[in-house]
Amino acid sequence: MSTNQLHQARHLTLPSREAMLHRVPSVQQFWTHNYHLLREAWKEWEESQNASLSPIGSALLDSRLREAVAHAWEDPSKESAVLELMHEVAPDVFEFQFFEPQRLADLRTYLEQAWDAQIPLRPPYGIVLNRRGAMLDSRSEGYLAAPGFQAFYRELLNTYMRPIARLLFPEIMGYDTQTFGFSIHYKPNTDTSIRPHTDASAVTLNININLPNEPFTGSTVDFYNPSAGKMIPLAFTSGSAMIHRGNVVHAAQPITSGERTNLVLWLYGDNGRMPIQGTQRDLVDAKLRWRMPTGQLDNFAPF
Ligand SMILES: O=C(O)CCC(=O)C(=O)O
Ligand SMILES: [Fe+2]
Repeated sequence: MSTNQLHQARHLTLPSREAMLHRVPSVQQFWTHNYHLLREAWKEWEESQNASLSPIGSALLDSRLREAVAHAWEDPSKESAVLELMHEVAPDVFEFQFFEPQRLADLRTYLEQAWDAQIPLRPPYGIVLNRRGAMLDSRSEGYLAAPGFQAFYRELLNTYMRPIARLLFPEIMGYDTQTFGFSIHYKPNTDTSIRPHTDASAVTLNININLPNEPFTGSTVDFYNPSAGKMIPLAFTSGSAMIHRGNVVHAAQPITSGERTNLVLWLYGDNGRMPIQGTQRDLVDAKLRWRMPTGQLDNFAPF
């Protein structure tokens, strides 16, 4: 087997953090130019590592969620069992257990090995540049293109996130054809917080992947409650998730100890389209929710 592209990718000279922070044109050129090389390198890496990589898949998910979702796919009239797992923790912000904490080590080991692969990964620079985060979607240059991870990522979006989002926020149907994702990592004195903002998504699913023995303090995600006129601080626990419309104002407070790692997944419509704010829509037939999209993924990326 040739490890040519893996070797080449490992010897690329990355743009500096300064250059990335200032978004100089050569940074974009670096990632665009090397898109295919990096993709092939991730394939080679995974093939070369297969024996030592922990397999990742739906077995890592909370078993109640996995079973309720599987039943709903078989028979959409059973989707209410999925809703029962969701807790509204701020107006239109729902929390639920996504990953089984005891199984998260498999995902974390996989991601740590990917970090150690020495293949350039593009950090997210949506609001701030997050040093130890990575772009996850194939529309993003410099994304984590390892085929095993990509299959898992697509399953999270297609099997789990989209139908759950449709159930909670009916108006997003049709504005959920396209996917986007990144990981973020907070640590005192590096990347610690994110100021109040809205996301360029119709819906955001934010999943914590801290291990049960990785506590942290601070780092609540605060969501704006328009009727009370104030923010509601919410804390992630190992494997917990929050799902919300992209247009809810939220902020990550400074982390004061420990570290926090999350996967952030977005859905929006073709070419970044989003539902009109304030649109109410009745629930459509459950069968329409539990369907895989048939259209093509486009290349639109908000950042
Ligand atoms: O800190 C978090 O988990 C939220 C991050 C966030 O809002 C974002 O990346 O857009
Ligand atoms: Fe956000």
